Amino acid sequence: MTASPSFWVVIPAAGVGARMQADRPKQYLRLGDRTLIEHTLDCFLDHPGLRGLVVSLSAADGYWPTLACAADDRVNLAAGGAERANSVLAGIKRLVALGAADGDWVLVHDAARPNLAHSDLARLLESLADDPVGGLLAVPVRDTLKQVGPDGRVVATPDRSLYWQAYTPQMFRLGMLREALGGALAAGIPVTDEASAMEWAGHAPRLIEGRADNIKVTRPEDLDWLTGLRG
Ligand SMILES: Nc1ccn([C@@H]2O[C@H](COP(=O)(O)OP(=O)(O)OP(=O)(O)O)[C@@H](O)[C@H]2O)c(=O)n1
Ligand SMILES: C[C@](O)(CO)[C@H](O)COP(=O)(O)O
Repeated sequence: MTASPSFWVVIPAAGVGARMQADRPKQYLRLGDRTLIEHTLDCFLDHPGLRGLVVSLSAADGYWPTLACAADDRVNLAAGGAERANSVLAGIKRLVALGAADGDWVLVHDAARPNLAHSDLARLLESLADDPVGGLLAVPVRDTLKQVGPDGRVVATPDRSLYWQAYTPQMFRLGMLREALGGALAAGIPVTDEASAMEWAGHAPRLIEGRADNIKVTRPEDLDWLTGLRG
């Protein structure tokens, strides 16, 4: 493995967390003594390779200014968009304004994934440092998968050995990612992660196996599980 490269970070944090059915956007729910987004930022802010970090926020976000990290001069802000991909692209454009160059590595990590292990971050950085495309943390599917038909009933059982779950951070060079995301959005392609935009642009991202507990808090039971795990 190569030495860990320097990198920029975009944290998409402009969602409303509808599936969480909470009284606030899920990134501001608490895990232990701090909010999910504070746990998420911690994994990057103390990394020696961090060159700069942008958080993409909703214009309606009244919670961010209440956090101590809002006063951290290492944290910059961008205006989030209608979809996650729009928020990520806005964050990338903010990085350029901060001096990031096309050849620089950018890591995109969901604010809703507060349990990223330092060891996973290190493995991603070192594994992809010299990669021509980049890639993402991912976990091989462990359960049997079912494909459903229009009536919601099973129509097939795909070979699960061919499937992985995409996680974040996803790590790509700024210029390639900006072009892929901008092109996919302009073409009306529904991209739910950075890798799918890169794939649309003809690149083949690499999968780096990570921990399955780097979960995205999406539904109430996800936070219950993490709280039990971390207390
Ligand atoms: N327009 C959006 C939508 C989502 N996100 C961010 O993208 C990450 C992953 O998205 P998801 O888990 O879908 O979050 P929400 O969109 O908030 O959840 P929901 O779909 O349940 O509303 C989250 O950190 C979320 O804040 C974003 O920055 N901008
Ligand atoms: C980026 C992601 O977390 C990879 O699994 C996922 O695609 C985000 O999807 P969401 O619907 O925006 O949560």
